[in-house]
Amino acid sequence: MQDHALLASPPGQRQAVLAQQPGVQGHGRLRLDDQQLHLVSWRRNAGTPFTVVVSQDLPRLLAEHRANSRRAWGLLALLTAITLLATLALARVLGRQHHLFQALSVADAKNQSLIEQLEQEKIRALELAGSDHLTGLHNRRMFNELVASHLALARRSPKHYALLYLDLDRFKQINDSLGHHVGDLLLQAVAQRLRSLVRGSDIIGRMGGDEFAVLVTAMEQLADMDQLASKLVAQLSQPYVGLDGHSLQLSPSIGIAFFPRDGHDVATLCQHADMAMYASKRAGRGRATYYDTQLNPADDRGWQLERELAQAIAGEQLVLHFQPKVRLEDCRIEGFEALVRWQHPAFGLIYPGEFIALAEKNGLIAELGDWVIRACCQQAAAWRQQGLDTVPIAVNVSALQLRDTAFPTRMATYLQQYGVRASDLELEITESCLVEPVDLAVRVLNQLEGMGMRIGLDDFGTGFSSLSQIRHLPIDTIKLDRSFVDDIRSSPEAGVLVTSIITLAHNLKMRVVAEGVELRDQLVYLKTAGCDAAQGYILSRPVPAQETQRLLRQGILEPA
Ligand SMILES: Nc1nc2c(ncn2[C@@H]2O[C@@H]3COP(=O)(O)O[C@H]4[C@@H](O)[C@H](n5cnc6c(=O)[nH]c(N)nc65)O[C@@H]4COP(=O)(O)O[C@H]3[C@H]2O)c(=O)[nH]1
Repeated sequence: MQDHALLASPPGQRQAVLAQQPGVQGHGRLRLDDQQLHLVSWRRNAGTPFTVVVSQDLPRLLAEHRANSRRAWGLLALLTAITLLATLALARVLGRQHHLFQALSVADAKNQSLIEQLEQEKIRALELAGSDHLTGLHNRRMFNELVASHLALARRSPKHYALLYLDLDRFKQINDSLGHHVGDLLLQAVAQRLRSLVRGSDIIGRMGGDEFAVLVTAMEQLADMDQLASKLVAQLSQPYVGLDGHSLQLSPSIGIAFFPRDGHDVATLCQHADMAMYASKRAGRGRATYYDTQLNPADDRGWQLERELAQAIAGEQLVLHFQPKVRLEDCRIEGFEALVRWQHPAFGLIYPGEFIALAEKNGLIAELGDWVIRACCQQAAAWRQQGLDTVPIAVNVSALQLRDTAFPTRMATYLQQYGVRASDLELEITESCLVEPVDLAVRVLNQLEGMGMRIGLDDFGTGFSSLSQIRHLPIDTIKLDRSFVDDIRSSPEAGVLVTSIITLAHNLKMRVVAEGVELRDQLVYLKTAGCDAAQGYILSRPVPAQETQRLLRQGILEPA
């Protein structure tokens, strides 16, 4: 009750009220500060009577108060510190998030540009994959795709569409005699001229080798094709100048098939245009022929062989025959030459003269060459298994095979696969392997020689190379061409030439093998002239594989 009186009294009278409080008497006069202290203490300790509070010892109260105050300050400081730290941590997190966000934005922008770059690369790669690297025209795959999509539109069009197949007459001779570099330049010039002769909307493709195709689109009338065909024959037959210093002239053979009359799809149109092109060739080249149902492919052996060659290589229709090479000193068989044949289901045995050029033209020579090498390895391994004294087998290698830098690696793989030594095989190259670019062929030859393989130069004397030109090449043997051997008896000059070639070759540490020896006189002359070995019908014709075992057992082969 007294506490309430103290509280209820106006501040100016509290001193008097306090003085009358029973517990307060005897403490003397309280100062205002002390009163305030007691008041604060009283308020803090709610429930404790004020008289008890004021009766308490002031220093103790003060200490308690100070301790409370310190605790409060400490708590405040602690809370402030926690708040500060939390704020700092939050700021840091926010900062880091901002940083991350910025980095993400940069990465996103980078990704975006990378995606765009990749898209462009993809388009470029697709373009490259669809274009012929030499001429820049569409390659066969892309041509077929584009023609297929054009034909889908052409079906609803009243206009006329035609597919043209075009092949360059005599291209192979030019390529072989002047080198692949000039051949390539010529193909580029033809592609360029072809582009200028047809409309931009027409589709041009290089189908491989010297074969081109054009889809002539949206012609008003069928007769327009006559004009275009004449223009193409005339213009493409004009001389091509400035081809690495050469000026060349050749003509095209063209075959034409109309859509949809001669075919509803690309494959049929190409096939019929191709057949018509063959008809142009048969009719004397340098002309255009329209497809006609009368053109029967079965009548055209060349056309059929070209179509079936890939299948023949894959389907084991090829066989090897082997012709022995005989050492003239003692008539011992010193090796065999492997000669490929095509056992055709309809035409019977076909000789390489009819299909090697086709394989080269259609890009199948690597497959054919690999098949021959594998078959030779298999033969050498079979001889060894039968306990026969093996002799090297010579394999004919085309110029295109020697331009393939992967050829030595594949050769090594086959040798390993069949457990055959490099010295069990020999390579026969021709002078056409040594036309431009020579460097590449020489590099491949050096690699093959490094593996332990012997190398012979076939048909020597028919080409441009002289012994002095080939002396730096890794060539161990030269094979004297049959034309020299033929002439030995009839022409004294040929005899002198043969003798001097043999002497020169020996001086250059090369062996000489004469090929195409058919007569005893020729054999006698060659032996007298110091020729090392001979090969020809007088000794043996090329024989099937099983016959070689008998010859190897016999060892010696006398002229018939
Ligand atoms: N008149 C006559 N001819 C004889 C005589 N002795 C052998 N010959 C024939 O002459 C050719 C010799 O082969 P080549 O000059 O390498 O000429 C070969 C070679 O350049 C090529 N060839 C053969 N097999 C292959 C091969 O596997 N790959 C490659 N790239 N070309 C091959 O085909 C050409 C022709 O081969 P083949 O028709 O087998 O003809 C063979 C052979 O049968 C003879 O005394 N008189």
